[in-house]
Order: sequence, then structure tokens, then C-alpha cells
Amino acid sequence: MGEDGRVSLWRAPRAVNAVDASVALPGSKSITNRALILAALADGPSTITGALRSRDTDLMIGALRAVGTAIVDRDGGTTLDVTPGTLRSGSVECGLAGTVMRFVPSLAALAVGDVHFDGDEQARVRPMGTVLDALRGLGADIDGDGLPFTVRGKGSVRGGSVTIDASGSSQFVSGLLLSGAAFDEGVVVHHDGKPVPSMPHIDMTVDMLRAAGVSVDTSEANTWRVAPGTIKAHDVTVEPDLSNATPFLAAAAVTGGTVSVPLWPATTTQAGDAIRGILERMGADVSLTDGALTVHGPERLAGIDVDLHDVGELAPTIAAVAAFAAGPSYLRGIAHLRGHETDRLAALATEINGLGGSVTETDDGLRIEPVPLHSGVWRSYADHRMATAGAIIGLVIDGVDVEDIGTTAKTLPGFESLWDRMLTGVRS
Ligand SMILES: O=C(O)C1=C[C@@H](OP(=O)(O)O)[C@@H](O)[C@H](O)C1
Ligand SMILES: C=C(OP(=O)(O)O)C(=O)O
Repeated sequence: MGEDGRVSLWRAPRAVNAVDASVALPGSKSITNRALILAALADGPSTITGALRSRDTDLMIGALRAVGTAIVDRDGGTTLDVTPGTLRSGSVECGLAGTVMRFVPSLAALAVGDVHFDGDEQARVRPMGTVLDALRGLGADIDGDGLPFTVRGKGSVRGGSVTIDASGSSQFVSGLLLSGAAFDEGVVVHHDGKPVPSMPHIDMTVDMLRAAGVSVDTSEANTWRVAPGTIKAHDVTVEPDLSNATPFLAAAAVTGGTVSVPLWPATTTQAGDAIRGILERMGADVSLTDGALTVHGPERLAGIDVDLHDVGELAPTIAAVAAFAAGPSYLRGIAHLRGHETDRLAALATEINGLGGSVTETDDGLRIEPVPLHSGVWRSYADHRMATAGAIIGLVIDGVDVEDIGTTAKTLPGFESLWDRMLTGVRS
């Protein structure tokens, strides 16, 4: 929104030449918010370095402070000293952050007193019932089935075994696992239903729990066993956010230019790492040298038939790139994106088609037929990744006005200036 209450429009800059830049990205949202939960439940103080500061991570910091965790920031906010406290009643504002609404309730059930949750209007339709029902099954007392709801914390949670259908979001599983070691009996989560999406995000949860000394057994498919025990305080350094890197790498792909992202981890559980293989399949030259990932865009991009079930976060970026390929693309396995910040399948189809495109929604994804696009308004639906997808399209098409570019602050405040710097060839 602009100051006058009207939705603001941002004229996406056209790339006059092929981009040639190096772009350093701030920390990962997913790692920062997991690190914060684990630090709040740990057996002593710890420090998170390289944390992302954005709407979603600030909401997580606010949530944990509200229930009794001391968090002090320094180094411009990216170093967080976290001291766990006795968890108590409070009010948690979730905004539109899936990680806050799905990860904090389990921790809140350990508090003494009521913890009230609410969020943005748009957040009230995001699927929540599975997490709340699972927690009830584990002994927690909760009023409500979606935002707003109240967790009536009793100071402890029995825990034990629970079966859920996590086909709607991997966050249902991660949310239970992250606090599970603090439950009296630990937690065993069984999934029963269509395949769980975004599995790398569950791997991230498991890896981070193990790094905190928690025993997690994943030997049985679709079952995660977290033993009860201490979550050890330890310092964490956050990797750059690779999903947020993807629009910048896409800029190289669609302009036939070159973009490097420094500090790309050699191994990672971040979904964004999959961009390497995807852009390569679309014809880009991709290399990881001396810790920097470099994408060099081809003369003509190839269409792609790709299953994004594991890495749905990348769908808006890939859809925007696919709109400029030489042939059609099929993005599959992403029905669950209908429950993301907005219905991303509908939003992508509507907005690309609004610029003259030819995108069809399928049961589980999108078919994108590249056709010439024209100028127009690109709506972002309060969705950071819709806004950045519009920016990618605006690199190639004259006169694309992205609505509410400020919504990128959900995970990447200052997106516009990073984008401008990329276009002026700044190497950071
Ligand atoms: O656990 C996480 O940090 C996330 C898990 C994924 O959610 P879904 O499983 O709902 O896709 C991902 O899309 C989201 O951006 C972040
Ligand atoms: C789906 C996303 O966010 P959330 O953590 O709110 O689910 C996302 O960042 O693409």
C-alpha cells in the first residue's frame, strides 16, 4: 500500500543489456526461524550469526519474545543472542508466515498460560487444522482450528505418537518435530496420505535437530521419531537464502547475462539449491566455483517439464523464466501451492495471462506456453514470490508495473535496491 492507502505500483526496470553482476543474499528464512525455535528451547544461551531480518523472521523473534525468550540483536540485527526463559502466556502475531503459524504452536503448548495466535486476513485461510489436531492428540489444549486460535499451555506436553496427513505442507511435520524433544515422551509423527511436499525442508529440520544433540530416527519412510531429551544450546551460522537468490539467477537466464551469488553452500538442505539443475536443463551454463554460484544465460531458453513437488518455493521464479522459453513448460507436483501465501497456481496463471500469456492451470501445476507478452499491471497478492516473478518478467517486457513490491519484505527487505544494483552491474 502507498501512504494514501492506494496499492502502489513499481515500474519493473527493463534490462537494456544482459545483466552482469554479483549479488550477495542475506540469510535463509527457513534456517533462521528454525534456529530461533531451537535456541528458545535450548538448555542455555546461544548466538545465531547471519540471521535474516525480514517480516517473517521479525515475526518469529516477536513471537518468541512474547512468550518469554530474551533475544538481543547486534551487527545491524543479523547477530542474535538468544537466552531461553520460562515460557509464559502471550500474544503471537503470525503475519502471513507459515513458519510462525506452524512452528510456534508446539512451543506455545509448553508455556504456562494461554498463548493467543492471529495473523493477516490472508493467513486465516492457510491450512492449520492438521497441526492443531495433531497437538491435541499429543495432549495439548487448543481453542480453534485455524487463525485466530489459542493454545492453553500447561507447562508440559505429554507427546507420543500421532498420524497426520501432511500432503498439504511439510511445515505440519517440521512444526511438531522442532519442539518434540521437549515433550515428555518425545514425538513420533507418521504421515498417511499423498506424498509430503517440500521434503528438503523436513531434512533441514532433522539436520538442525541433530546438530542440537537431539536424537531423530528417520529409518522408516514417512515416520519421524524424535526422542525426548535436551536441546543443546549451540551457535548457528545461517546460510544465504537460496530461494531468494533465484530471481537474481533467473535474471541472468532471461537476459542472456551473468549473475553470481557468493557463499553458495557446497551442501545444503535448502530448496533453492535445485535452481542449479533446473536452469541448466533450460539451457543456462551453471557453475559452482570457489563458493560462488554463477549462471550464464543462453541465447534461447529451452522449455522444461519438471516436478517441483520437493521445491515448490521455486515455482514462481521458474514460471516467470518459462514464459520466455522457446517451447512449452510443464510445472508438476505443486498442487499444495494453492495453500501458500496465495493460491500461487491461480495467481501465476492470471498474471502471466493478464500480460497476454498462455498459461493453463492443471490439477497439480501449470502448463506455460511462451507467447509474446505486453505491458500491464502485475498483481502480487501480498506474496513476495509473486512480486519477484513480476520483476523477472519486467526485465524483458516494457512497462510491467508490479503492485506492492514492498511485499518482498516478507523475506527480502530492500529487494528493489538489490535488483537495481544488479542492473547497474554492481558486484557485491
Ligand atoms: O519449513 C519451511 O521453512 C518451509 C517449507 C515449505 O512449505 P510447504 O511444505 O508448505 O511448501 C516452503 O514452501 C516454505 O517456504 C518454507
Ligand atoms: C511458502 C512460503 O512461505 P511460508 O513460510 O509462509 O509458507 C514461501 O516463502 O515461498
